[in-house]
Amino acid sequence: MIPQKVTDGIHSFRAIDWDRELFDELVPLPEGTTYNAYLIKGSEKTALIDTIYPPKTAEFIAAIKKSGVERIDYIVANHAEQDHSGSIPAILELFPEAKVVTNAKCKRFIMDTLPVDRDAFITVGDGHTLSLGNKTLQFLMTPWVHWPDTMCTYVPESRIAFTCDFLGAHLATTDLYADDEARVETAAKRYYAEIMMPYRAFSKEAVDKVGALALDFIAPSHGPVYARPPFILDLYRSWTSDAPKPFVVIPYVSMYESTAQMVAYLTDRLIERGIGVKPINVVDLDTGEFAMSLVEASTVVFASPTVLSGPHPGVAYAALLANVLGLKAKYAAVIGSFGWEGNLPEIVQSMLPKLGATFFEPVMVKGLPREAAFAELDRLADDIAAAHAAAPVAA
Ligand SMILES: Cc1cc2nc3c(=O)[nH]c(=O)nc-3n(C[C@H](O)[C@H](O)[C@H](O)COP(=O)(O)O)c2cc1C
Repeated sequence: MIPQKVTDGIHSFRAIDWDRELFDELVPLPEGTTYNAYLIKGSEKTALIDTIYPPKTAEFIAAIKKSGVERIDYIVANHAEQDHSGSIPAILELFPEAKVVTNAKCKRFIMDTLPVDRDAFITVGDGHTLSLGNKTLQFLMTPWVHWPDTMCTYVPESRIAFTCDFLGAHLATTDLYADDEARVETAAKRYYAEIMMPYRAFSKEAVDKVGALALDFIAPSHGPVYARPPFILDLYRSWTSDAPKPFVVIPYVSMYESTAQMVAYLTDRLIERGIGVKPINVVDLDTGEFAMSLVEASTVVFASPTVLSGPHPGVAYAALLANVLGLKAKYAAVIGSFGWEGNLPEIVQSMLPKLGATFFEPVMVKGLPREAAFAELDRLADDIAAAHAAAPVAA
């Protein structure tokens, strides 16, 4: 780990995790990740913004020692999750005079999960400030991006906001800054979809709050630093907006090709009607790819054979995710094949109480699809096209 200068008096300490493949035992990391802490040297006091992931603590402590920092007065904890707070006990051991600066909720979570004493904390609220001499720490409460405790720290003199998980990206790279914007956009969108989208309304509020600051830099705790803040703020404004785009995602699986034939047919009919489609085979589902495809989708079509009186478990998992990911999709449908019972649509719909979408007439077929089923799929494609034409979906 090499400290890198972000701007005058501010250095990043980033552990680059090239090998990590799964986050929270749930989220695939095709490009690894970084855990970023930042050291701010003021004329009178020194502050550390967040710490890093416990397995990287030895590397972090060695880099801090090597950097020659003699004193840390404040450890700002923007969020209690252990990938950012996990090294606080080790830093306190090294600098026992340091105080952990955070909000009341984050303090509670840290005390619940880490050996940090109640007396070690300074509790702050929205708009509170702490002087480092020639630099000021200003705290902004941004709850639910993505836990109830999340906050950001702003240094007005340096025009930099430390946003912790918010606006971050899982991307292992030696680039300090997000210069490769196309690559960072994909990683940041995947990250948003998996982590922030379930709390879309809160992300929208936090974008307004951070976006109102005078900024030269946004420094998240995963991925590179944004030296062009409008890049990530504008992406978040688009992702968090209420208007979906006319795009259909079809999570599907098929054991004997009946459902697969229906998906292929519907995909072609939607293409003919000028509608973008993404069929996603849910066997070995990449949850990140699935979530990312849903960020702006207007319509989700669940396509499954009937298995043990319900959807195939792969489609059931996709429905579980679609139910909790905070989609802006306005329309949904269920299609599929069965052997002896055709009530799959009601079962799948009952698994999606939070989706808030209008369901089109389903298409269920006994065994292989034939002419009548294809005619029904034509009708579904027409329904989707008509709904897109009539409803407020962004072009
Ligand atoms: C393991 C298994 C379980 C099944 N369970 C049911 C069921 O509970 N109810 C039903 O109507 N059909 C059931 N079927 C029949 C399938 O739904 C039917 O064969 C369907 O056409 C398969 O669609 P596919 O070709 O897209 O896989 C089952 C089939 C398999 C292989």
